[in-house]
This record gives sequence, C-alpha cells and structure tokens, in this order.
Amino acid sequence: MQRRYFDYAATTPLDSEVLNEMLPHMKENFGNPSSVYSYGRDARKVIDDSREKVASIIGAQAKEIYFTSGGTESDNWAIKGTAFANKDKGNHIITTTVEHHAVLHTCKYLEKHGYEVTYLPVDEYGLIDLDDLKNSIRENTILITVMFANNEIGTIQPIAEIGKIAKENKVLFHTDAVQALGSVDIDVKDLGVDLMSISGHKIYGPKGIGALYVRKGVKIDNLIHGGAQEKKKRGGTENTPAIAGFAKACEMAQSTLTDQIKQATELRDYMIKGILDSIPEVKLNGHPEKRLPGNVNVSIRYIEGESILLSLDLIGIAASSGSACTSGSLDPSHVLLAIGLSHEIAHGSLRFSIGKYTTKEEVDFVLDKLPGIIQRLRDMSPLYNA
Ligand SMILES: Cc1ncc(COP(=O)(O)O)c(C=O)c1O
Ligand code: FES
Repeated sequence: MQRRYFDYAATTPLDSEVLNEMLPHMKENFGNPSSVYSYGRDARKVIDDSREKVASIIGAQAKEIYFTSGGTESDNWAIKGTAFANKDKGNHIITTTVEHHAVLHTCKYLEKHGYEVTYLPVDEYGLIDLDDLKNSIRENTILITVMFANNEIGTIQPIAEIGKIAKENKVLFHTDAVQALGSVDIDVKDLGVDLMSISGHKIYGPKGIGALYVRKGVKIDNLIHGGAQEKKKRGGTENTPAIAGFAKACEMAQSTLTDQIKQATELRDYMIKGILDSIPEVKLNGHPEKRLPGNVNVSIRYIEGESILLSLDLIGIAASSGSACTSGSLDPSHVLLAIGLSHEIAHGSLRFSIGKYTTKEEVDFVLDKLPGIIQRLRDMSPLYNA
C-alpha cells in the first residue's frame, strides 16, 4: 500500500544529503573532538564549522550556540538553567498554557522547588495577550518563556513584541522555536530573544540533536554536568555525526526557506479550504494567518479524532490527533482546551502537517477520502444521530 505522510510536525524524514554529510563522521572521522591528535582535531573542526551554520539560520554568533540532545533538553536547560542562575534575583517565571510539555512539565517541576509560575491564557486562536504579559511581570520575575509557534495548532506568537516587553522590564526571554525553525524567518537579534530552543529532526535532520541559543552575556547554570565540552556548559562527548547532520539540515533549510514557505502555505490553504468545503460542521483551529505554513488542524464534530486516525491509517494516511507526545493518553489536548474547545470537540480534532515532500496529489488523496470516512463514522455516532 502506498503510504502518505502528513505528520511533519511530529518528525521529518532525514534528507539524503544530510545523511551523506553524516556518514563520514560515523566511519573514518570517528575521533573524540576533545583529543589533541589529528583524529580529534578533524572532529573538532566539523563541530566548529557546524556551529557556524546552525548560528547562521537564526542570526546568532557561533559562540552563542550550544549543542544539546534536542528540543526537550534545550527547553529544560533554558528554564532550569536560568531559574537556578537567577535565584538571587527572583523566583517568578511567566509562560503560557499552550507550551510543549518540555516547557510545561519543567515549570511544574520548578513549582515543586519553590518557584512561582504564571501560565498566561490564550485567546480562541491560541495567541497570548501582550497586556496580560505586561501585567503579570513582577519585581521577582526572572524569565518569560513563550513558544514561537505551537506544535498542535500552528499559531505563531508575536515574538518581537514579547522580546521588547522582556527587555523593557529587564527579564530574560526564552522561546521554544522547535516548530518555527525552517518554517519561519528567524533572527534572534531582531526578535530580542535571549534563549532559543531548536531541534534537528523537525527540519530533515537527525533525531536526538538540537541546540540552545544563549545570547552572549546571559547567565545560565549547567543542566548536564560532566566534561569540559561546550565551553564547560554541557558535558558529554559531542555527537559529531548528528551535529554535522543538523548543520547541513540548517544550511539547506535556510537556503530554501522562501520557496518552502510558499509551497507549504499553498498546500495548507488548499487543504484547509478543501476540508471546510466538503465536510459539514468542521472548524479550523489556530489562527487563520498567523500560523505555521505546514499546519492544518481541524475539529470535526460528533466523532473521535482517534477513530478518524485509525480509518486514515488503514488507507496509509499518517496524521495526528494533536501532538504525537499526547496521543496514547486519554486526556484531550491541553492546547485545544486552552483555546476554549469543549472536551467533546477537542477529542474530535485532527492535525495534518505538511512538509517539503508533500505533493498536491497526496493532499487530493486525503480530500477525496476524508469526507466519506467522516460520514461513515458519524453515521455510527450516537452524538450525531441524537
Ligand atoms: C514545540 C516543541 N518543543 C519541543 C519539542 C521537543 O523536541 P525534541 O523532540 O527534539 O526533544 C517538540 C517536538 O516534539 C516541539 O514540537
Ligand atoms: S479518547 Fe480519543 S482523543 Fe480522546
């Protein structure tokens, strides 16, 4: 059966050019980058060059990039590391109700250890209110952490405005840009961001690699203690192949960004229109314009997202009912509840995410099959027939 992948927000396939870039560093260039002899120096050079490339895609300097094991570690580090480093200044953190669990669960953990956290609500589109943000800043606020773009509904927050508010109030600003990288033009300097989390596997790079941007001058404690790697800020022998792959993926994403935004946006809008036009009682979740180019998230009344996913899977379509991290749990998505959806409607939600390999033919296949699937499920639903 031909399979069609619509879950690029969960992860992306490794680009073959990225794989080719990685292979030599798994074979002949296997040295430990900390070693002084040539094997080590060769690996070190790869890491130094890679740092430049990763820095370039977000407008940072190479020395402001620290490699991590991915978005989750970067989020944990940014939040715990600044919270611990600024304990003398205060213990208050501001975030939002729609963050990824890597941020939310880290904040919950800190609450158990004496920190106070404000969770800003969002409007029906998933946007925070900037006045709310201003009003929630206190004397003891040390960090604002607001995601760049939401992984479930695709909503893009007003990052530059948040950066400005943070700066005016002398509060650090971290943003989880895992979903935004490669889909939005990012410049940390223009945006006034102090810390930014990014990840390799959402941009056709390898899994298990990411980075934390830490603006020069920002104080941050270690999360991972060990050797002197990453300027003594993150111990552990560097994953040279993954770092090289991540850098290649960044380089490719940067050089094709404009075209990719255009291609994904066109397919996204075509798909949204196709779904809304062909299926009754369907609602688009997230902001109509301030949204990731590849994100389609809809609520379909009277049926369960899970049962639609299963029916789609039977014909080879891979989509998601929210985020891959929350499926498997019976709770509806915290993001969909935060934008005001009822439990019942949140349960009937689907996310299709489009990437660089998505074709119009694939979208047409979904548009052709989805209405029939939904009609059959609705015919079986006691809610629909009530
Ligand atoms: C917004 C967001 N933050 C963090 C992560 C975690 O990134 P990683 O899978 O690299 O740990 C993801 C991906 O699942 C994400 O979408
Ligand atoms: S039980 Fe299926 S999404 Fe809630």
